[in-house]
Amino acid sequence: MDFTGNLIVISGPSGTGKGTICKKLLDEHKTLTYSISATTRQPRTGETHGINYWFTDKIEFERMIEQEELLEWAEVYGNYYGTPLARVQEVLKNGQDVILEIDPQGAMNVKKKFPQGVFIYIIPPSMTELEKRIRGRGTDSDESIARRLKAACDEIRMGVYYNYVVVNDEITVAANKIAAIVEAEKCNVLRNTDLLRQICEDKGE
Ligand SMILES: Nc1nc2c(ncn2[C@@H]2O[C@H](COP(=O)(O)OP(=O)(O)O)[C@@H](O)[C@H]2O)c(=O)[nH]1
Ligand SMILES: Nc1ncnc2c1ncn2[C@@H]1O[C@H](COP(=O)(O)OP(=O)(O)O)[C@@H](O)[C@H]1O
Repeated sequence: MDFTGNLIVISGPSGTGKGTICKKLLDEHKTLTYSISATTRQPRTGETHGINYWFTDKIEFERMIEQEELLEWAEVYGNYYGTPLARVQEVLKNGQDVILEIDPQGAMNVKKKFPQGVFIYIIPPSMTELEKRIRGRGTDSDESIARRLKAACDEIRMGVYYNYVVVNDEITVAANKIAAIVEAEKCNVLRNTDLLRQICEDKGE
């Protein structure tokens, strides 16, 4: 895949604050683009088609898999979730950064295809706080909460395969850390080898 922008992958257990952090980052950094995933999950109250997710059915999702329209996809909590490829390619080719908020299975599939991506794992300050946040969100049934908490510890073990770990204790601090990581990645030598070469060539030296 050709690219000039950064592909940023954000994962973390359900309720840890990924959505809240991404919203803050996008509000404050207009150059970032959020990759809207397709999902077969039902919309939650307050979620909008084309903003939070592309809500779709299983038949349409399977068609997208078949036609290779997804960069990656995974089954999470009994529903399909996937990243539409075309939009990600378009943003990166324009030299802009794109954020994918996806689960670790999907993140690892992206890493295989796109190892130069920036992989950030977000954790809550504690499991007690995590449960409080999921309950406080008020969007999940008791069964769904139990499933998410059970999955959280297994999921957190996947954090070692990421490049960065950010604790979401205070939202502003966590969002600022991610913005700093994104900014630092722009200076990564692997993204600047042309710059090192060109500066002398420009002067004819
Ligand atoms: N692989 C993959 N995972 C996704 C995608 N979109 C969302 N997810 C993940 O699916 C999981 C469930 O998301 P969601 O239903 O919104 O629940 P929440 O994490 O409790 O807010 C989370 O881990 C998301 O990061 C996607 O396009 N691909
Ligand atoms: N740093 C934080 N401190 C306290 N509450 C938070 C923090 N970050 C997120 N929350 C709250 O926790 C709940 C879950 O956040 P959300 O962004 O939906 O998580 P995720 O997208 O990871 O599932 C929401 O009610 C949100 O307002």
